[in-house]
Amino acid sequence: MAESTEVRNLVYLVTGGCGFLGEHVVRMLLQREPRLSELRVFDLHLGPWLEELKTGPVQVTAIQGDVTQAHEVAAAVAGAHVVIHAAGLVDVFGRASPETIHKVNVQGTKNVIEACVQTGTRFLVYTSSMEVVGPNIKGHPFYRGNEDTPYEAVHKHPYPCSKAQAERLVLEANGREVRGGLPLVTCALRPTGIYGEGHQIMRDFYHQGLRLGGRLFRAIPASVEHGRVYVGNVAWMHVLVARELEQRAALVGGQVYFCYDKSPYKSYEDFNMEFLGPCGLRLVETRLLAPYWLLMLLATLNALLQWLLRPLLLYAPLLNPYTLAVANTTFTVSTDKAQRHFGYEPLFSWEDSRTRTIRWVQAMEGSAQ
Ligand SMILES: NC(=O)C1=CN([C@@H]2O[C@H](COP(=O)(O)OP(=O)(O)OC[C@H]3O[C@@H](n4cnc5c(N)ncnc54)[C@H](O)[C@@H]3O)[C@@H](O)[C@H]2O)C=CC1
Ligand SMILES: CC(C)[C@@H](O)CC[C@@H](C)[C@H]1CC[C@H]2[C@@H]3[C@H](O)CC4=CC(=O)CC[C@]4(C)[C@H]3CC[C@]12C
Repeated sequence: MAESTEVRNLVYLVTGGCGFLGEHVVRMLLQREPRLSELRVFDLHLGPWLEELKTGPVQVTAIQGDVTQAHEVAAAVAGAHVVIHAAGLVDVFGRASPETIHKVNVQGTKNVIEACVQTGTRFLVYTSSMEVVGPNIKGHPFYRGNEDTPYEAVHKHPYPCSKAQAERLVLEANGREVRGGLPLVTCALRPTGIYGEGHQIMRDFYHQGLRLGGRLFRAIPASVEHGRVYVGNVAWMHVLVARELEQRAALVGGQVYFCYDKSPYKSYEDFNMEFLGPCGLRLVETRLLAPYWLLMLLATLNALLQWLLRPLLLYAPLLNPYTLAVANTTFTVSTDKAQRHFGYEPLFSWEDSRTRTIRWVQAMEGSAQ
């Protein structure tokens, strides 16, 4: 908890604070930012767990709001010292329209930037994504790359397109004069595939395995590496960079940082089995039975079914042409830029991250029986 000697005079705003990552950022701030006087949690959907946070020394203000509504954003931002903008529509399964994804992820980010400028908030941390870089539509691998590795970032899918546009807006806003005459300081964090307590896709895999008699079927070769990072370490990097933004504005302002940790480089499916295996699931080797062309055919059929069924119901399976292509392309990072610029080191070891995630799945298991 905070040192009693610290002066509590800072107001933070976390947009998307009730999401998978957002909740961990909120809890991490309360545990590890001793200067907080008020923590504003802004989200379209507020979680009931917020109530339990209102008993501590920090004023926790829950704000139900929509980042696509500029006036709601401005009201939430006004008076904040730091904004951590994690709100976003994370959809690669065709649940939302491209227009809605753009409206939330791009227009919503524009609203946050303009609110900072208009109200005088000087520090903005944006939760970007590895997807801003790749994998690209050509399936080019990105093997242990860093922020300066040349790579042809070419996207067609609405989600990565929207994240790339939003990130560019945030970085371009660095240095803009805010109300009061001082410059805005921005940066963007690019997590790889986040896992941990509350990860909905891990939950979906687990429930799919239960439905299939404790089995999951391999679709991706074990040789394909996919970067993953524990949610607690992503939250920690947000807290750390937000703390350092003022002191290191010249170095950190306008910069992007990949966000990863010591989680092992594995295929997406093999990595998931680190947690689902100890919970009773096994990965069935079907690579000989399911060549890539057959998987792409099945994925395409899923996309066609989604389109045909849309007037009746939302059919959004894990396997679609985009998810198959992303999962099938090596994308891993290795960099020390965040360590060099603001002293980031993972807070949670791989062993601790794995144990925490397994316990969370096991708790689900109890609820699933
Ligand atoms: N899940 C992952 O593997 C990765 C996620 N990210 C980024 O991290 C951020 C958080 O992602 P997750 O926690 O995974 O997703 P999530 O869907 O769990 O959380 C997003 C939050 O934003 C809120 N939100 C959505 N639309 C909103 C709107 N119009 N107004 C206000 N709030 C709104 C949602 O209610 C939700 O609480 C996103 O910006 C995402 O692009 C980046 C890299 C990897
Ligand atoms: C059905 C199989 C082909 C299975 O392996 C599909 C896995 C697929 C659901 C995931 C594979 C890669 C994931 C994405 C990746 O981690 C990068 C991401 C970054 C984000 O900002 C949001 C989430 C995601 C797009 C993530 C989504 C799930 C995968 C596509």
